[in-house]
Amino acid sequence: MTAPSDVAAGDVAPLPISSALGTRNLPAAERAAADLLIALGVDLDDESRSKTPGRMARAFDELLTPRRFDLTTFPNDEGYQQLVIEREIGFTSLCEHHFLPFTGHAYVAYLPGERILGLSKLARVVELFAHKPQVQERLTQQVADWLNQHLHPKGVGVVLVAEHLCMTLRGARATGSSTVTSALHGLLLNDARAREEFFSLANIHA
Ligand SMILES: Nc1nc2c(ncn2[C@@H]2O[C@H](COP(=O)(O)OP(=O)(O)OP(=O)(O)O)[C@@H](O)[C@H]2O)c(=O)[nH]1
Ligand SMILES: [Zn+2]
Repeated sequence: MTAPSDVAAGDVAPLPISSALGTRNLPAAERAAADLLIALGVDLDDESRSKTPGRMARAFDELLTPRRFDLTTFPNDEGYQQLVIEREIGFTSLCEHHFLPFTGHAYVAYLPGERILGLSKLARVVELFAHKPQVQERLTQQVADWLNQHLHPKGVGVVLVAEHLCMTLRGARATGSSTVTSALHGLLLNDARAREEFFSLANIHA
């Protein structure tokens, strides 16, 4: 892994993705999905439902596979010293307790140091960590830690606002509820003014 500070203007560094998942076997997943549905009393002997186990296997495969991307950074030639914030980045993740989706929006910000980041990468890093079995707290922290480690900015702020289907559709059935988590690094953690500016500009819709 090449650190952004070692990458020339416009250059890209390949990112290895650690999925924290074992080997994937889609035919076995399809068989298991069929077993699960049949055990739940679902009749698969029907044209509309006969291919559902395969669809389920492929759907989870997609939700557990982040797309690869290159880390593109540029020199901060103008010495830009204010916050860069990407607001309302839609994301979907999988709650590792019930394996139901949780979906929402991420607000991702950094205070640039020597380099600035290609804007799209603020969204791509959310997907990188969202497409695996997660809890929201860990997802939030991993996005913030990744930016801090790879961009070496003066500060990082991440807020996630999400609906957990395990909590709104079943169980507590807390319809309309959302979960808000945050992770801060550097000046956004330690400087009250920078932190206030982040929350003010992010204008988070919780
Ligand atoms: N901290 C945290 N908890 C989560 C997250 N997603 C789901 N949970 C919770 O994980 C817990 C699992 O609790 P259990 O009591 O084992 O599961 P359960 O019997 O299905 O609980 P209920 O959801 O209350 O019906 C629940 O309280 C969920 O709301 C998350 O991202 N972070
Ligand atoms: Zn859950």
